[in-house]
Amino acid sequence: MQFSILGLQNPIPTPAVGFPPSIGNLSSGVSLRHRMNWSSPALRTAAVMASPGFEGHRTLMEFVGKGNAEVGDELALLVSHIQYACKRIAALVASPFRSELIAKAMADVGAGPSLSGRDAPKPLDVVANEIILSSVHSSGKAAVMASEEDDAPIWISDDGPFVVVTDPLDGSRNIDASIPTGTIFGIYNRLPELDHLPMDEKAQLNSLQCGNKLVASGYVLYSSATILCISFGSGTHAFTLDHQTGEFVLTHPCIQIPRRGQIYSVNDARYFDWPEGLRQYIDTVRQGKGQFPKKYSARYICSLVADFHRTLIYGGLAMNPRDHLRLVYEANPLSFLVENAGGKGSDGKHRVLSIQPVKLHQRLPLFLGSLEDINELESYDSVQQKFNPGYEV
Ligand SMILES: O=P(O)(O)OC[C@H]1O[C@](O)(COP(=O)(O)O)[C@@H](O)[C@@H]1O
Repeated sequence: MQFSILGLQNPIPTPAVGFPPSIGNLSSGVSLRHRMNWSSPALRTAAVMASPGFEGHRTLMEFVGKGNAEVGDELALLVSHIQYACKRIAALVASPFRSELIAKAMADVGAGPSLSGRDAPKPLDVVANEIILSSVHSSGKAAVMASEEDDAPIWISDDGPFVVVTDPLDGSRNIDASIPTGTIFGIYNRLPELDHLPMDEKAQLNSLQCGNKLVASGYVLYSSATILCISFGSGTHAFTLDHQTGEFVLTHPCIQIPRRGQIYSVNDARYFDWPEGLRQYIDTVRQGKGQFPKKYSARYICSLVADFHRTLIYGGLAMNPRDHLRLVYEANPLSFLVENAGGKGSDGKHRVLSIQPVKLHQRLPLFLGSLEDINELESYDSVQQKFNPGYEV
């Protein structure tokens, strides 16, 4: 028997006859499904959650809560505030009233873009930044937050044990076409040896930690589903937002990126500006003449979190060979996630997590993906695009 919601057949798994087992007997031989009011979302969810196969689903808060020695109470609290901020951003990017909400929020914070061109902060980025900052602040667990949207890191509290780095809303220039966007974040320990320094200095130096010092990193993808993917240093796990309960539910525990993929992801309109090595690599794999004898396919959304998420799940490479993406806010957190899933993050020559940042907004060529694909790419002489004409789109 199938049931339908909004005309879709079986949008959630149909429970077995006699389901749910604990209350099935009440129906004296008649399947309870026939007697339940399936138009009630709460009932449907409760029934499905109680069905075999759903018992193991843990929420993010259960995952980071007591019993997860790797996380600890203070980090769990910080993560709970960040995930709440991301739910607010998810609601904002999907809202039909987005423009009005943003206009109001911009008026409230008194913000006005001071830059022009591609790098100018867009109102949505500014609002997303405010949302993250306010949650990080109210967690009471952050000493400093450095954001791609701010010129300098913001010192929050001398007592905060953690440092947060973030790109609050990547890909937002595509938002009007409803293309997926994402939030990226990384968390470091505050460095107590810097406590004696003036505020600006310790804010800066705490935020310039090498990626191999990350204690956690994650992203939230705002797409057909809202997915929060996180690592605390042993495994990468993804949680899907259940809009009925408002909880992130563990759907992809211990993600392992395939050792090889068959997809490369790059803006290949830039082909003629690429160095010879990168052109050769792409020409080789798209013809199926690389180490893996299959013809690779191209996928490019032009939204880093979405391109990265697909790569994590299907394997292959997501890359931007020019000095465009930022080491602190994007490359390090995503490299931490891909390494913890068995993949690799590279600037074409070096492991990203071993690069010592010297500037907060430092940019680099970025290659993320399956171990064997990135190794093969690195074997080509020159894959970093040094010539970087200011592209308009
Ligand atoms: O123009 P390119 O080189 O394809 O760069 C696209 C990349 O830039 C981004 O839009 C980020 O750039 P911004 O920080 O300027 O928004 C990514 O989401 C995307 O992967």
